[in-house]
Amino acid sequence: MINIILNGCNGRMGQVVAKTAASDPEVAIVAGVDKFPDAINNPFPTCGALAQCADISADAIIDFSRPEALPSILDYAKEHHLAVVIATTGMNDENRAAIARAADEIAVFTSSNMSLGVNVLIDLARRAASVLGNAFDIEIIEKHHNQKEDAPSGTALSIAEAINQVLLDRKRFTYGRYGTSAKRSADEIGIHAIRGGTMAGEHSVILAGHDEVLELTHTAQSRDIFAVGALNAAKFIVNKPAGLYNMVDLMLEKSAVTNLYVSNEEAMITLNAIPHSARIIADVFNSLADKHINVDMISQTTPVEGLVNISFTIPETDLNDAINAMSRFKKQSDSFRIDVFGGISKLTIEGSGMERQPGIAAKIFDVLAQDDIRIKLITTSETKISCVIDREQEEAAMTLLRQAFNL
Ligand SMILES: NC(=O)C1=CN([C@@H]2O[C@H](COP(=O)(O)OP(=O)(O)OC[C@H]3O[C@@H](n4cnc5c(N)ncnc54)[C@H](O)[C@@H]3O)[C@@H](O)[C@H]2O)C=CC1
Ligand SMILES: O=C(O)C1=N[C@H](C(=O)O)C[C@H](O)C1
Repeated sequence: MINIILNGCNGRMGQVVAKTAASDPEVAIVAGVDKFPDAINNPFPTCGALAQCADISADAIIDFSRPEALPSILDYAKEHHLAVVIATTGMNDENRAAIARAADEIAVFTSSNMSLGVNVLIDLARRAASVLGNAFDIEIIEKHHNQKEDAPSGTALSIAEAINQVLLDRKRFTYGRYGTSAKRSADEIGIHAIRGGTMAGEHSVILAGHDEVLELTHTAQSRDIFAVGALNAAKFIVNKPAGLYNMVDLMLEKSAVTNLYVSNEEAMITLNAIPHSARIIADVFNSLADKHINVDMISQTTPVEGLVNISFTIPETDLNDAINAMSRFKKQSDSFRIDVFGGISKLTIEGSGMERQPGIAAKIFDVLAQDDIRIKLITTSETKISCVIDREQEEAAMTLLRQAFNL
């Protein structure tokens, strides 16, 4: 159970976070803080200042209030060693510097938008801008309810900053164009704020080129998405070491392992003690290609006394042809030997966040060691780890990995 102090608890977002937390068994709001503590009768103690929460035991603070609250939040969190989730927008440079300093001592999570969708929009905008951004004009339009005080939204600024990170030359931000008599110049990103009614939040990125326009839009259909995101952020940073975290870190942790699959129609061949020669190694794979044999995993040991071992997998149906093709290399060294492994399975563990998260390989091998699953071959890419094991151990390995990674 994660115990949370909710700063700004009587505001629009504070109330949605409190309601969402009430139906989440993993979290509890143990106290609320608000500039107007008596405005709402909450089911948790509500104080007018964080200092009044001193005898309440908590793990984290979630803040949806105003930038003025920031210094007291950071001081309190540092003093009581609490993790902090800052969702409040409208921060200035001084606020951002204070957050960075606090992150030397405690775990701080910041995001101008706690929804998953907007963070994917930011990623898409960055990708679109990296291809089109130097030739197309970029404009950002955000729409919010008529009670919002900061403009432009924190999200619009985050999108613009993210786009600038992938452009050859940073563009300056132009806020609205009222009263401008000059033409638009290529070195600007236009940012426009619309306010009205009860809109929870909409962000559009427009990339306008010659005779073509690409528009990416995210619409928040309620505030629930921000509340769920903020509670997930609190679960993510509690017990993390001091540092600054954001939605990308959270999404990568969740996507570290997303897929597990098995192929059991392959066989493995190991060529032992083959000369460490680029020509001979090329010839090995040319011989297989000549017979139209598709090679999947390939692994080579480091050279010892001029010899290497090469392992590869091929379709089991091509095994005899492959063995015949490899026999011509017998004369290449006295100790040359071909080992053939039928009855194998190839497990692949996949996740786009794997490359940014240490410990995934360790966890996989720990899990497989629980049932003494012996690995014959391992290959990896940034987003995949593949292991060859005995087919008779396939079921046990898949069960262990599914349990360990909740797949
Ligand atoms: N990161 C995200 O995903 C989201 C961020 N926000 C941001 O959260 C903030 C709050 O938004 P709303 O709930 O719509 O505003 P709101 O005005 O409805 O609520 C703010 C609450 O904070 C209280 N407050 C003001 N100053 C305070 C202080 N110094 N100490 C303690 N409480 C204080 C107010 O009394 C009010 O109850 C805004 O900056 C908004 O942009 C809003 C939605 C999503
Ligand atoms: O004030 C709001 O409501 C919102 N504020 C955030 C922002 O400024 O980007 C996030 C969301 O759009 C809702």
